[in-house]
Amino acid sequence: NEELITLQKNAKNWALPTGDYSNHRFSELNQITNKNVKDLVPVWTFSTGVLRGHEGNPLVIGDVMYFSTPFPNIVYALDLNNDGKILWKYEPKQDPSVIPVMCCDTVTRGVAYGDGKIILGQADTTLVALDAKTGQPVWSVKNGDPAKGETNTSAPQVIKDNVIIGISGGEFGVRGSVTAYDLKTGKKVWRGYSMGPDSDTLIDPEKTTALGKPVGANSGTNTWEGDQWKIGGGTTWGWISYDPELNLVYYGSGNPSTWNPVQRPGDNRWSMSVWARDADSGKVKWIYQMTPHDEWDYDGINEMVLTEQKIGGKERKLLTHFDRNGFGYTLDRVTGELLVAEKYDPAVNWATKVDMDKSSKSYGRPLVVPQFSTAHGGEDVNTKGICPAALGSKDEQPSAYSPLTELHYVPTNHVCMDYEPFRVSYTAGQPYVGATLSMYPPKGESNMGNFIAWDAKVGKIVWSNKEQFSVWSGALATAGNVVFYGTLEGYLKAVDAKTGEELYKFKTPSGIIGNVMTYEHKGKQFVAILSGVGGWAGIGLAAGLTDPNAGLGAVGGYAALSNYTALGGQLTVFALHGK
Ligand SMILES: O=C(O)c1cc(C(=O)O)c2c(n1)C(=O)C(=O)c1cc(C(=O)O)[nH]c1-2
Ligand SMILES: [Ca+2]
Repeated sequence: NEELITLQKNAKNWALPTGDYSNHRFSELNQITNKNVKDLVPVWTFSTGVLRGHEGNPLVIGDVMYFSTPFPNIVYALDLNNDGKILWKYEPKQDPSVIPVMCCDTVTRGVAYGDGKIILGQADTTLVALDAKTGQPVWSVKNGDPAKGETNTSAPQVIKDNVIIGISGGEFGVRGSVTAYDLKTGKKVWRGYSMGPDSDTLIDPEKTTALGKPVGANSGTNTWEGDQWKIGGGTTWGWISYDPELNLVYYGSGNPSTWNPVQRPGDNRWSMSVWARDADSGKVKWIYQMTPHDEWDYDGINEMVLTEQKIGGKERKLLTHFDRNGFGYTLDRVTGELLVAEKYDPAVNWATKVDMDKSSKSYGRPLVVPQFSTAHGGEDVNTKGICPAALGSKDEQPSAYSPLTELHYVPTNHVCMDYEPFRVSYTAGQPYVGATLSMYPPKGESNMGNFIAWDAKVGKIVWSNKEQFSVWSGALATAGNVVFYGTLEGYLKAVDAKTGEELYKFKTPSGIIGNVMTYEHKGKQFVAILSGVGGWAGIGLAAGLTDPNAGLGAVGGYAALSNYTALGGQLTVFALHGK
């Protein structure tokens, strides 16, 4: 099935949740440029009728735009010939008891397209394929069980004849996995687990490698104590990348469960890792663990950006990943060899660096500062001043990459935390968190976010723009040398790709945690963004919490968001004035 390879090459469309398989979020369209972007105006808008956090971005295929809302996960098909007239609407029936099982708001990161179908991953883990013309369900399968803490927020990715989908629930003791279903029928093709053997798949754990070295006869259960790996997290709720030449699928696994590190000694493989699996068989090619024995909730699920750039005079197939732990990693995506690991937020203090000495026992591992080790502190001890906070220097909000500038454009958080682990016992479907957090901007600073340009070949920040709040929106880079992103206050912003200079802003009706996308229709370039504040940063607002420090994930500094924005989903579509 080459359909999507062809569709993603035509810049008029936005055919994949990730824009393209490389996760560049770069568009060849160049009608809107750094010279004329100041003339951008909203041309039509659409209210989604749903509150809480609107993540993800619409797809555009031909004359139709498709997107999904947060719970109840309504899918809209809008007519681009008619300013977004509704062609069809699909509203799944879901038990609302799934809502409290979602850790970080009722978000969804969008739908996928393939073979004339729109694929939706519902919050309750039902994966449903809709006829793209009519919105009628063609098939549906259950990928997990909310009664066991399993939910879904991520966007599926269609690769060849399969739909690939991850799972959420790292805060509920879920055993993370990625599953491929047949695009035509919904039949399960393979499943690969993050913890323990891939028993119901074709994977040969003998062949599993880490840092290019064989791991041995088991795939990592020996880095856990007893059976803890069975409720060990490592969920897979991020963006999925694919290299058609290598036929490898790339994604990340999240935090080990529980957040209390004292309860799970060992490296906790393969939580917090980058994965490369064969797209057809699911077989593991290589794994690299960023944060062995996590003590801070630095989920490793952020997007894998696939580029071809020169390192040391040699053109290489690279994978760049901005991890929650604050390091920007560049690996060789053929072998998993680690090439660069540098801090992309100057505030990062929990580790001094990643050991790059190949002859060292700790090669590839972060060198942890004992003062900021929450396991070292122990249970019921509040370890203070750790940077970044559990939200990470970046969370799920995807970066963009321009092959023209060879720069990555990264929405970041600039937030620190106090972390107090406590003992917790496991009950299926109940939170299995085991730590209390409070989060705040770094000492002496007031901005909680930066939007940066990053050179992944050397691991350096090229420019950085301050934002009052975390930048929780996905970025877009274009051939017009413009970079777009949204802010939690609700601004859509355009900046110059080379210098970062702000060229345009427009305040949309609610805070932005969606990803900016662009498409062409009838010879005209459009830019579209979903507003609707929420997600982890906006959960206090989204869930109506009155105490900004209450509950899982409420963030002190974000209480001020309610001075800028209220809830409510809206799509805003922009074009050049008078064009
Ligand atoms: O471990 C998990 O399974 C899991 C799932 C999710 C999710 O599905 O949204 C988030 C997290 N963890 C998480 O740690 C986190 O910071 C987070 C932020 C958000 C968001 O959408 O704003 N989701 C999640
Ligand atoms: Ca998590």
